[in-house]
Amino acid sequence: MFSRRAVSKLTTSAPAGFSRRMASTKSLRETLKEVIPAKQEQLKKLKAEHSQTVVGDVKVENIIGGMRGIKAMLWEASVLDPLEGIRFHGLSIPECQKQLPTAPDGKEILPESMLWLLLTGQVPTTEQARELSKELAEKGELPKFVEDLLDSLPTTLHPMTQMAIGVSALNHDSAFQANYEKGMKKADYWTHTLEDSLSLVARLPALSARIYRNVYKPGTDLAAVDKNLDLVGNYSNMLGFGDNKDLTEYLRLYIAIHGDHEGGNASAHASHLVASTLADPFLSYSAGLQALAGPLHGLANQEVLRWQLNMLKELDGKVTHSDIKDFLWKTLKSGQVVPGYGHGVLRNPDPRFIALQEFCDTRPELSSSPLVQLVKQTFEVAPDVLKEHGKTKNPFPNVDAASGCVLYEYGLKDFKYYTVIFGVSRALGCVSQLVWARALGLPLERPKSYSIDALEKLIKSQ
Ligand SMILES: CC(=O)SCCNC(=O)CCNC(=O)[C@H](O)C(C)(C)COP(=O)(O)OP(=O)(O)OC[C@H]1O[C@@H](n2cnc3c(N)ncnc32)[C@H](O)[C@@H]1OP(=O)(O)O
Ligand SMILES: O=C([O-])CC(=O)C(=O)O
Repeated sequence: MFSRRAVSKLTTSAPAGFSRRMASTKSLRETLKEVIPAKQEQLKKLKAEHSQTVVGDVKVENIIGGMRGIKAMLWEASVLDPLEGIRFHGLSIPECQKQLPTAPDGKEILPESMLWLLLTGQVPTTEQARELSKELAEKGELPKFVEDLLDSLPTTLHPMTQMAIGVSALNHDSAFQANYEKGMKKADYWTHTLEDSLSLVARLPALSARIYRNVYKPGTDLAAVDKNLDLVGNYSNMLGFGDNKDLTEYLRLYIAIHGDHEGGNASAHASHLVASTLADPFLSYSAGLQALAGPLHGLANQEVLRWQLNMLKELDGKVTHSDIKDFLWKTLKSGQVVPGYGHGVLRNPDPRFIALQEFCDTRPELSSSPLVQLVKQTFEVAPDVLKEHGKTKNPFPNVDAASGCVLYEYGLKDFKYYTVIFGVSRALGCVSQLVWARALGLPLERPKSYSIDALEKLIKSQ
């Protein structure tokens, strides 16, 4: 029905302030030192010359409608177009797939390459991506007290709650916090934020794999961080799927493309808000994870799988378009949302959904799987049903509609864990923004609120 080319028309121009095409041998820190002054200057000029320019109106519907449609956040790494979907520093997903370095033994985007792009606005060379993999692997071990903390949690506690607790506890070693206490200068904020951010991203695989082992494979060994593997190579290995090259590749793609979705999504926004108080990256991202754990946001991927498996079970494996239609209506009539469909901004099929579907199309073992087929068939039926239902502004699938079925087919069947994988990914965008927020000196976030009475008074006075 939709190809990714139709969903995402390509542009190759780098956004102002970033010069993306320069191949370089510089390290990540040297690259950032180079690009930050130009951006600081750009923002200073914007503030001096255009502070009073009007960007949009705020209507009562925006205030009571979850601020939907208000353009009110500064976010550097990505912009979401309602029709074309996400662009990371101007690059669409297909462009990232063409340009970003992969693992030595893989074809999918390496999340380290995505992190480099999100942080610097530049496409890294293969050597730069390898250096970053190496640095992350070197920093990947967890402090012993965090291991003990995770091991002490009840296995009945949702994996996302465990993840937020673990990430929060990592702030014990925050360079930002330690230097803040010593009176660090504002100009040094971003460098310590960067160190904490890299340490956080590096430790997420060990932290998340430990939660998986504790909850789903108690008593089994947990592999140590291998200094020669990339971030996802290590993650997959520690999850116990190191021999499954297809799953490892899928995880690389999954984690790269879920990395950022501009600033207003609930996890990014929560993380940004908390960081604006100068809380360190661990505390800030822990807040982002708690937002991701809600079923209208990241948790939808576990809900999609539960829903699709229920459909498969109820229809006894023999599924026609008409059966799917009936099942969709049953869901809607019982007052539930169709998980994996609809979006706060997108008004077309999510290009991340398309990219994951294309991954399935290239692998015979996936394209013949009944569950993967069901996701595809649901996509053929659901938009018309949702249009007829007439409520959702976007009747098309979002990324969560597709992300779980591949994990399930490749043997990672514990779907209450799926949002944790999303949580490993979303850190890429959140920490990139944290570094930029400190480099640009962005202030404490504090929007004005109104009560219903105050709004009525305002309306009467106009
Ligand atoms: C990674 C991500 O976070 S992607 C999103 C993952 N979440 C899901 O897939 C859950 C299902 N989808 C939804 O609940 C919604 O579409 C959201 C939360 C994603 C977006 O919410 P909104 O921006 O408020 O959507 P929208 O403006 O279209 O909502 C209008 C109405 O349509 C309903 N609606 C929206 N999507 C759906 C859906 N998939 N199924 C049924 N009804 C829906 C809303 O609940 C709302 O109903 P109400 O007027 O009774 O409150
Ligand atoms: O953009 C949003 O609101 C939700 C989403 O798809 C994401 O955060 O990945």
